[in-house]
Amino acid sequence: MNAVALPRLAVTAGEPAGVGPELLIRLAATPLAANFIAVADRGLLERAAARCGTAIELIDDDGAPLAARAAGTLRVRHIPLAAEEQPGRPDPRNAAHVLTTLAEAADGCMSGRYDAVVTAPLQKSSMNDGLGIRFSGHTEFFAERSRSDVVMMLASPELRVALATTHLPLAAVPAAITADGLTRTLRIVHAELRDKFGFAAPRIAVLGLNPHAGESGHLGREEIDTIVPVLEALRAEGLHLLGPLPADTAFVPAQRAGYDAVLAMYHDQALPVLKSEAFDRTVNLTLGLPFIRTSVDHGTALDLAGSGRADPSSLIAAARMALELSARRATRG
Ligand SMILES: NC(=O)c1ccc[n+]([C@@H]2O[C@H](COP(=O)([O-])OP(=O)(O)OC[C@H]3O[C@@H](n4cnc5c(N)ncnc54)[C@H](O)[C@@H]3O)[C@@H](O)[C@H]2O)c1
Ligand SMILES: N[C@H](C(=O)O)[C@H](O)COP(=O)(O)O
Repeated sequence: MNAVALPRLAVTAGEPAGVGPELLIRLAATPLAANFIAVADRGLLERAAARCGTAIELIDDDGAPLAARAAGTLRVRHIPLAAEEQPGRPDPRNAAHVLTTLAEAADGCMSGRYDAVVTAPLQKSSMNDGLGIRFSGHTEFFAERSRSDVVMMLASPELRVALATTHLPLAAVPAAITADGLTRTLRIVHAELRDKFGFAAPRIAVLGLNPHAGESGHLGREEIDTIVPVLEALRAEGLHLLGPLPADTAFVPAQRAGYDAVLAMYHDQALPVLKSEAFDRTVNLTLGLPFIRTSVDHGTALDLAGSGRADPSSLIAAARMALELSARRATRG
């Protein structure tokens, strides 16, 4: 009888000067039942392992199925750096390298070479400086690469939060909340809560944009003009939607019992709630992609890079979630 092959998870190292490379080494040291393929520079990983004092065996990935992986071993798809990393000091010359790792991981997922991608954090400022084009984040890059409508969700075991808008200046948020965009976002969140998380009839709490959800129009009209009409139209289709709720009280325990996920209007409306209560357990995932993508809930932590002190918990949680989602997809066929 053939042994069952382990899921092939592409793991990108993110910003070479950040904590990503050392977190990959810490991930590989776990006994998780996955064939991790680091899409990264081999020398970068060797140096990261040396800095954390962790033994690692790097093996060039030949695409062969693997029935078991020994902790401390890691397959590598070598993508060369442009310049050797200096921990804590991102070098924009490496931005194209980082972009190539993301493209390889996304294309590999879409062609079936990988079962999922797990990403370590990148430095958005360095990507913008080095590429000379606007680069907002992994979420937007993977959406464009796969020509998909996507939604950013951060999920801890206790709370799931999706975002109506992602990486844009606060001043641009109100204009970015449109009936069309909200409708597409809510349809994706609803479908993915069912398909990825197994909720037969997901309940989604939608936050208002303004204080007190607009106070009947006295503190802003986005709720009346845009959010409420979208909710009413989608309720008529059978979606279970609450709100628009005032954001300041939407996360208190009594409210949480009434929903399976929250849709927040902008990045910092809800992510501080998650990150302050579950920084080590939260996973960032992209809904709506034709492949599974999970990530850490933190950034490059340049102040810790190279010290070996960065906490790998969120990357490990992201890998676990990618494995669970791959298994669920395999069961659904
Ligand atoms: N998934 C991603 O690619 C991702 C996510 C968030 C932020 N970022 C980017 O990271 C860069 C830095 O962002 P920032 O400074 O706002 O946030 P950050 O998460 O890098 O750092 C904020 C604080 O949290 C600490 N921290 C972060 N990760 C940690 C870990 N694993 N263990 C222990 N402590 C940790 C840092 O030391 C710092 O004190 C920015 O360019 C941002 O855009 C990328
Ligand atoms: N919004 C994310 C967070 O705060 O954790 C983060 O910036 C990462 O985004 P991407 O996965 O799109 O890079």
